[in-house]
Amino acid sequence: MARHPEYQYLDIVEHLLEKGDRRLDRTGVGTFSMFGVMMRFDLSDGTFPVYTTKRVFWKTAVKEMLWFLTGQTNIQSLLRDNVRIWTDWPLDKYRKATGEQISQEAFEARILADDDFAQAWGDLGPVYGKQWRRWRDADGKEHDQVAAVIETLKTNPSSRRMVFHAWNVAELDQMALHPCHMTYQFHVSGLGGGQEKPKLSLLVGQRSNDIGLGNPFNICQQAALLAMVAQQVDMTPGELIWAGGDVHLYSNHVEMARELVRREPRPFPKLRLLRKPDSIDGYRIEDFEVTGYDPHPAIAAPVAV
Ligand SMILES: Nc1nc(=O)c2c([nH]1)NC[C@@H]1CN(c3ccc(C(=O)N[C@@H](CCC(=O)O)C(=O)O)cc3)CN21
Ligand SMILES: O=c1ccn([C@H]2C[C@H](O)[C@@H](COP(=O)(O)O)O2)c(=O)[nH]1
Repeated sequence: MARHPEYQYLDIVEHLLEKGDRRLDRTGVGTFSMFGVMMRFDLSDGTFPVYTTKRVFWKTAVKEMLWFLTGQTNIQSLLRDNVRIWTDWPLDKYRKATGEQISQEAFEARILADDDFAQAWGDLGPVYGKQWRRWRDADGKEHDQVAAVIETLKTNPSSRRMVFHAWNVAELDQMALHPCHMTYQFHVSGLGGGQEKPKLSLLVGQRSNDIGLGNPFNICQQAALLAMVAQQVDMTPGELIWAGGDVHLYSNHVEMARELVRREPRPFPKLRLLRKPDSIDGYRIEDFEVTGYDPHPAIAAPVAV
C-alpha cells in the first residue's frame, strides 16, 4: 500500500527535530528551521487533507479562509464566528500602547461589544483579505484578484497567469503580520477533451511556516479553497501543491512534535460541498461536510506572537 500522504508532514517534523537549523527568530521563542520544502496532496477522490496525528480544528481553519474571502481584516468578524486565532496580535499592540494588562477574554468581549473599540484596536491592517479582494494600485483603483482568477478559469483555463498574491510591498508596514501564505497559483489539466471534467490544481507559495500550529491549518484551508474554486468553475479538484520557504518548529513545540511522530496516521477524511453558491462569496461553514475524521487527540501548544 502507498505510504500515507500525512508522512510528508511527519517527515518534515522529524527532520526539524533531528536536523533543524537552530535560530533565533522575530518572536524571541527560537526555532529549528529548514528552507525549501514541497508537499503534494491528491484531492481528486474527495480527500480532505486534515492531519490525523492530532485533532486539527478544521472548521476554525476553514472559517479563517472564508473570512479572507470576505475581504475583511478586522478580528471582530472572526470573533463573531468564534475564531480566536488572530486575537494575540491586536491584544499585544493594545497592551503595549495602553499599559493595560487586559485579559484576552476581556479584550475579545470589548471588540465584540463596542464597534468603535473594534475599529480602533481590532483591525489587522491591509492583510490577506484586503489584498486578495481589494488590492489598491498606484491610481487608487481596487483589484479583485480572486474574482479575476475565477473569471480566467472560466474563459481561458489554459492560462499560466492565474495567480493571486498578498505581498503588497507598499503596504507591508501597515500589516499586523507580513503575509505568510503569499502566492496562490491555479492550473488546469485535462483540457484536451474526453469524458472527464478538467482538473484544477493549486500551488501555494508560503514564505514562512509554523509547522506545529500554522501548517495543519494552512493545508486544510487551502484544500478547502481549491474545492470551492473548483466547484465554482465546474472542475474536479486535482492536487494541492504546497511550497514552503522557512519552515520551522518553535522550540516550545518540541514535545508536541515528538508525540506527533510517535503516532500513526489514520485515513484522511473526505470533503463534500453540500451546496453550490452563486459565487465564491456565498460559502458558509455549514456547506462543508467532512466525513470519516477520526484523529488522535488534540495537543495544545502556545502560539509565538
Ligand atoms: N507563530 C505563529 N504561528 C502561526 O501559525 C500563525 C501566526 N503566528 N500568526 C498568524 C496566524 C494565526 N494562526 C494560528 C494561530 C493560532 C492557532 C492555534 O492556536 N491553533 C490551535 C487551536 C486553536 C483553536 O481552535 O481555537 C490548535 O491546536 O491548532 C493556529 C493558527 C496561523 N498564523
Ligand atoms: O497562515 C500562517 C500565518 C503565519 N504563520 C507563521 C509563520 C511564522 O511562524 C509566523 C510569522 O512570522 P514571520 O516573522 O513574519 O515569518 O507565523 C503560519 O505558519 N501560517
